[in-house]
Amino acid sequence: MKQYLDLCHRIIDEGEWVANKRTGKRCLTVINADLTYNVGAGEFPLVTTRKSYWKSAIAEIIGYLRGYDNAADFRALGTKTWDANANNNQVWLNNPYRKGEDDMGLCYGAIGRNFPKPDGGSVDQLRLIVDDLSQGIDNRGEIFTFYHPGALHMACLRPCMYSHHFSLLGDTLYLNSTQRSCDVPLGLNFNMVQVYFLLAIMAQITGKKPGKAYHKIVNAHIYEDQLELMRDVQLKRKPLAVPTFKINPNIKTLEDLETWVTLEDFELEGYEYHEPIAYPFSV
Ligand SMILES: Nc1nc(=O)c2c([nH]1)NC[C@@H]1CN(c3ccc(C(=O)N[C@@H](CCC(=O)O)C(=O)O)cc3)CN21
Ligand SMILES: O=c1ccn([C@H]2C[C@H](O)[C@@H](COP(=O)(O)O)O2)c(=O)[nH]1
Repeated sequence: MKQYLDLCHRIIDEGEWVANKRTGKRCLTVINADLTYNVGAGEFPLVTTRKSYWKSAIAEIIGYLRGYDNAADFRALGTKTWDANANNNQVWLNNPYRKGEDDMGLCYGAIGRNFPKPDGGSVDQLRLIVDDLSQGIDNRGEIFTFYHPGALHMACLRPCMYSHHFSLLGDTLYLNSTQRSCDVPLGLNFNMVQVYFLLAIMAQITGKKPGKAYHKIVNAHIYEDQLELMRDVQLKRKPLAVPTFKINPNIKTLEDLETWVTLEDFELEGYEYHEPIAYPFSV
């Protein structure tokens, strides 16, 4: 995927070293990147210059849509990506709000689907957005946000991709997603798939045509222990043809997504990729 590779090259050519206190590592960093995925044209943004575990990425976002707050629920869906943040980070292990093994706290969908109101009760943002879009309504504020500054101390990690804003032009659905912090070798590989998926699935369950998804990244970085593999291995490879992503057409409602959908409902046709690369992960 050209946009992804261009961003990797840009970080290597123009990035500045920034020390990160939370992980204790330095990151080569650029500020601001804008990626666009033409979902209507089926341009699935998958990395081919190493094997991508794209099903893990889909499992993560389905977990967010379901409002999961527990790494065990994510594992049951098919991804182990939350195990380390839920169980191996000392700051979180010492946090009095942690409810025990596998708890992630109030983050992502757990807050997004149950957003506390200052005057009591909570808002299920996704339910409201799906209901509006299904009726052809775009109130210019169809925003699904996971960012609650008053709850950040109750979560294992602040949400990285924290806002998804849907828009309608006629029967075509658009998405603007914003990400505050991006681990380009590991996280972005998943986040691109997730932004594409979110527009594709929302269009399908609201009966709209998917248009384009715009993915804004603020802080894009490569950790110091990932740099050599990115620069000397992954970026030396030639990208391969992009595959076609297929969603089971029987998924028709938000309830379907919340109840019976599994990773078996998603397929890739023609995914060719280079050898896997195991990038170091910073907890
Ligand atoms: N440092 C860091 N980077 C991230 O990208 C990230 C976090 N932390 N914490 C929260 C979530 C968890 N995410 C993760 C976690 C692990 C992988 C990972 O290990 N990926 C491997 C193997 C994936 C698999 O086998 O399913 C990969 O090669 O992509 C990717 C994204 C994305 N997020
Ligand atoms: O979907 C995700 C989730 C996380 N990340 C990365 C971005 C950062 O490297 C870390 C989070 O660290 P902060 O100190 O909270 O910024 O996780 C990602 O790229 N994508």
